[in-house]
Amino acid sequence: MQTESNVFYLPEVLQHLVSGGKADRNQIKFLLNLSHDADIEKLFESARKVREKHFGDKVFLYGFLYFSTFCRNNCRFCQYREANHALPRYRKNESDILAAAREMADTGVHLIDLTMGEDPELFSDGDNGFERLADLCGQVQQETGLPVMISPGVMPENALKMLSHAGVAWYACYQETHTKELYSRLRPGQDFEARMDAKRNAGKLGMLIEEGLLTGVGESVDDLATSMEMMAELDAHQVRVMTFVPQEGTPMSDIFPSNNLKERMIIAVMRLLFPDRLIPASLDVDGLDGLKGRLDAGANVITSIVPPKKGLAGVANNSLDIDDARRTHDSISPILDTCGLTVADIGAYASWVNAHMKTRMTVGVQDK
Ligand SMILES: C[S@@+](CC[C@H](N)C(=O)[O-])C[C@H]1O[C@@H](n2cnc3c(N)ncnc32)[C@H](O)[C@@H]1O
Ligand SMILES: C[C@H](CCN)[C@@H](N)C(=O)O
Ligand code: SF4
Repeated sequence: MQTESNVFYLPEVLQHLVSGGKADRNQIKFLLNLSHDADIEKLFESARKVREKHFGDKVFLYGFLYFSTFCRNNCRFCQYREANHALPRYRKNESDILAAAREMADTGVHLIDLTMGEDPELFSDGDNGFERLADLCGQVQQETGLPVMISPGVMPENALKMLSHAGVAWYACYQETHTKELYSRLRPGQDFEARMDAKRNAGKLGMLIEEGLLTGVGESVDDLATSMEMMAELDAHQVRVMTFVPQEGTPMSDIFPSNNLKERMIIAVMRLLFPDRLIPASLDVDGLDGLKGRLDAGANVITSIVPPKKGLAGVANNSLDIDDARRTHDSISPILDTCGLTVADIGAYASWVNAHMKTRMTVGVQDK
């Protein structure tokens, strides 16, 4: 597979991975460095083959409910950073959150992703704040009958315990990069290990973990290979990557926006490395127009489905394709048809989550 000059032979590397072989660091870097269209298409083709082997033609849909856009942090890439005082913010009240969650459930999503900034109102309220959050998650599960993902930022262990006891299935907390120097440039003042430990603690409690990367922020192929290794070590059940979208009024606003080719290549490599895991095609970066390319790269979860005219925002793009109802199940369906994909039934997703939470729980017990 590897010639003496350490150049790999692509068809053999792909065959090795499609048949379930493990990739080493050099192979990961070799795939991420592909530059000829025909080679990149072979990478995408292999990723689709592996997705089909593990998930058939089925995809899952995630409703995205950004219920508070207040944040105490100053991530340099994010429009919701505390210092961006010009940005209008909102905090949805419980009845609005439940109404929006019900509406998403009625459109046939498989999960509700409850996301917030690290809202000072909640974090300054100590355990009472965390209890309110856990209670909200429980109510959303109750009202919709769907699993919940929580994306609240770094949570202390006692808060994770409350969320786990409330039955929250997923904890999402993206490291963006596992290269500490780059991390501290992206998330200044935020402890790298604390963010990693929050995921590990959630895993020990039996929750499923989503890990995520940013691309287009100056990361190298070496940085990406390190992230793939760290995602494997975390045993994350969902792994994602999003292309950085420069934001007005932030320190990274002048970075030239990348196209989504690198994101799609990273999705495909993730599919080959994590064949049975969930990999999002987010609507948040390029909206509906970006969906087909991400699915053709091997993604199997469509995320950031947001109901129109509810005053709910996205993250990388706070309004793109939302009020014109292009981030909905209906708008997605024709794209799925062109990709030969169909939406899984709700039960199939719930059984996938339960099966993997059980394994996680067993592992969690052994970890203690
Ligand atoms: C899910 S949202 C908010 C949740 C929580 N406040 C946190 O930071 O974990 C945070 C994620 O959105 C993504 N994100 C934020 N701003 C972005 C941007 N301008 N372009 C692309 N992705 C962005 C990053 O991956 C970041 O980890
Ligand atoms: C980044 C968000 C997810 C947070 N758990 C959402 N806008 C998405 O693209 O899936
Ligand atoms: S990424 Fe999250 S923690 Fe960072 S500024 Fe945005 S909302 Fe806050």
